[in-house]
Amino acid sequence: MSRHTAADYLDIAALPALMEALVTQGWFVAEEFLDASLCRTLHAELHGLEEQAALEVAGIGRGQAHRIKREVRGDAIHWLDRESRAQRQYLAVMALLQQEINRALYLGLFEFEAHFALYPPGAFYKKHLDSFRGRSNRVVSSVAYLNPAWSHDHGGEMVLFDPDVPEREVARVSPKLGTFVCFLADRIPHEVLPTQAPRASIAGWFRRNTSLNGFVDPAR
Ligand SMILES: O=C(O)CCC(=O)C(=O)O
Ligand SMILES: [Fe+2]
Repeated sequence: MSRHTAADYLDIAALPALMEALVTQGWFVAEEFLDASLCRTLHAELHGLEEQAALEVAGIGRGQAHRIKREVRGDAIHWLDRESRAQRQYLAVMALLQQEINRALYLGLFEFEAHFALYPPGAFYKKHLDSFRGRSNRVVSSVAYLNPAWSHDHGGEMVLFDPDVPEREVARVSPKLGTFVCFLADRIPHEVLPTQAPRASIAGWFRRNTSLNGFVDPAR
């Protein structure tokens, strides 16, 4: 029996600001948004997966177009598959967020997929969009950071850019434990600057079903 519900693991009071920010600027960032002890458990789990060699080198492109490109991204990933209590809790929190976003913004999100990501020292992810307008079913991107002690010298910030002026930086986010970012996947260019320390996160996407005319849009 669990005494906690999903609503206990995120900052419910910040949700109106999240909705407002998604609508007006297309992105939202908040520190201490996610429950610290859940984030610590997920952090330990990610390092356990690394020790068991259960991480795979991340690629770019989905389905048939999937390629490994170290000059573009250098993280190693593991898809969340509900294999632990902490993963199930995280997915329950994101299911709640999906429901709230649908209620406030009518985005018709119907599914969430997410992976752990570990960037070893020296790794980065070059500036990109997570989906291309009309081509993908990834509507809202999310990133949860899991690093308990992050110092400025470690670098590894995520930089968000203006959708209308893609050279213009609008936010720079340190990957500190509990910090949460979400943004419109086909609007907001972003990058991960080179990290000096192992950098742990969960990247996830709220999806809409766009499988039309027999064309199946692969989830990953
Ligand atoms: O870890 C981050 O800050 C962002 C990762 C990212 O952009 C991605 O996985 O698509
Ligand atoms: Fe991304």
